[in-house]
Amino acid sequence: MKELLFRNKKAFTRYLIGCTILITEFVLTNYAIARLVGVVQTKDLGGLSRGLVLGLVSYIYAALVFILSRHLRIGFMRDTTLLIRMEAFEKIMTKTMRSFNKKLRTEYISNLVNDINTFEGKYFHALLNLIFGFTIYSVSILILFYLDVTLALAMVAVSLFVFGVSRSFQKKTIRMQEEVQRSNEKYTVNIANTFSGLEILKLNRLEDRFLLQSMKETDRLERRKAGYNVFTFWQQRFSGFLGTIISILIIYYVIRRAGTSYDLTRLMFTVSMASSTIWPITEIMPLFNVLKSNANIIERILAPDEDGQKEEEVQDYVFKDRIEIRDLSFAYDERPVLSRASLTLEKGKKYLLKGASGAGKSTFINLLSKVYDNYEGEIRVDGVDLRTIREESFNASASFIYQDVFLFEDTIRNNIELYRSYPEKDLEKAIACSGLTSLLAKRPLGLEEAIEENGRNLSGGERQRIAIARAIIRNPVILFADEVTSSLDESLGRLVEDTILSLDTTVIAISHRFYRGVTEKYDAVIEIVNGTLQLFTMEEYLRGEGHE
Ligand SMILES: Nc1ncnc2c1ncn2[C@@H]1O[C@H](COP(=O)(O)OP(=O)(O)OP(=O)(O)O)[C@@H](O)[C@H]1O
Repeated sequence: MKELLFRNKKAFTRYLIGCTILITEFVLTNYAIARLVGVVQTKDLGGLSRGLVLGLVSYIYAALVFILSRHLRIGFMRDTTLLIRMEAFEKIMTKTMRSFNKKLRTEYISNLVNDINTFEGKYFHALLNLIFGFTIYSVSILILFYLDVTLALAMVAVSLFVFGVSRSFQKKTIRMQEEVQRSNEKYTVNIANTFSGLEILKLNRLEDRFLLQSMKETDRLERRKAGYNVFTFWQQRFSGFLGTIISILIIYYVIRRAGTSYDLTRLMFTVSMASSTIWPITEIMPLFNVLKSNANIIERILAPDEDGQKEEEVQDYVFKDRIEIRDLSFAYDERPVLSRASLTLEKGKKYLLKGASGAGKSTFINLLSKVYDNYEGEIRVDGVDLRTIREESFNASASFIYQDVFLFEDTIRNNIELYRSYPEKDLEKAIACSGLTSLLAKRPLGLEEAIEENGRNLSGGERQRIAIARAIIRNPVILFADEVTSSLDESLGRLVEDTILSLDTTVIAISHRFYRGVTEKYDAVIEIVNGTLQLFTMEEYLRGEGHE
């Protein structure tokens, strides 16, 4: 956090000046009041008019200083929050997929929206008050040492005591703020899930049930927030109570001294300076806990990835001959999916991946594509341990086609090329191979036609074809396809599967469809049975030697 605050030193200095400049009007106003009160003792009318002029000047000065202070502070607050937003976003975008998949998408959204908004609202308010409070405290203590050394020493002792009391609340404040953050995440996940399934909920008249669930989640969140606010409020009230007792003791002490050597102006000024040391230590100390708990959340969001690019990931993905899988075992928590599975994949061959629902087909693809690396056994690409291959290099060599297609709000061209430029003939080939030619012919702007948010102006099959063109144009070394033809009609499905099978690349495809005359072109079938990988030639599989 400190590093972020100090990054733009000039802006931070302006911010500090903005926070501390208020002290001048604070001292001037207190002195003006003390002068006016002093007139009661001296009964000097000239002194009264000078005191009134001083009061008026300090009033105007206070207004001007306040405007200047805001002006100096506001830019820094805006820039720092913007920097945090950008860094948090960049951090998410540059995560490896392995690390990204550790949290739900909506949890990241909650971090970017809820947590940074909370930080913006609370952190700078606490920081301003802390800096201002600390300045008031320092200046008041210095003046107090000049006015009354004994009182000044007593105030230093009291501040250390209150600081100790306040510190004892810190752990709980931080824990409560973390609970609010987790509740915010849960709430966002809940809302996102409800919205994405709203159609199904309405069709089945389940809205009320989910509404109730969302309300419970909202209630829990609001309770946690209220708990946190009440706890910090009571910290301040408790400190305030200590402050009142100390104030009474100060007044008692000063009145006793008044009889001896103090005039009324000095007495008044001593009381106000001593009180000015109480306010920062009693009211402001609890804000230190608020500051710390909010900074902790942001530090965690911006912390370097523990599971990012690993040191051992040093090799490029070069697949020239074979991928060897030996004794591969993988489990989600305690639930095994693969156990001591072995297989060799040859470059350029087309593999059809089969197995009952839940057998582990998607998991197997995730293991081959570095999404999970907490497996036992070995996956070696031309003898190189897959774990030592850089994710970036792997991503540059592999293409994926999933059932769920992600499209940008941009032209069809940019959705296929993903903002890279390819030779026109490669683009034409990808369009023809993916069966997009007829779609483009129907659109007046062709490739330059705009796609709306996540392709809602396209049919499921059209979206799928764009995803296929996107995968083909990259000319991948290895292509993973998961139920690519599931949303296409028979003739288009045949065309797409035939195209994939004619590509000069290694293909590993999950498909439940059987297109006579096309599916037979796969070189082999991998079947996952009871956690093992069984390899069949197409002839063997068709003879019924596989399990399906
Ligand atoms: N992220 C996960 N956490 C825990 N368990 C998971 C996770 N993903 C999958 N599983 C479980 O692992 C097993 C294999 O899942 P996987 O998705 O690989 O199967 P699949 O063969 O692709 O299934 P389908 O054909 O139905 O898509 C299933 O029992 C599934 O419930």
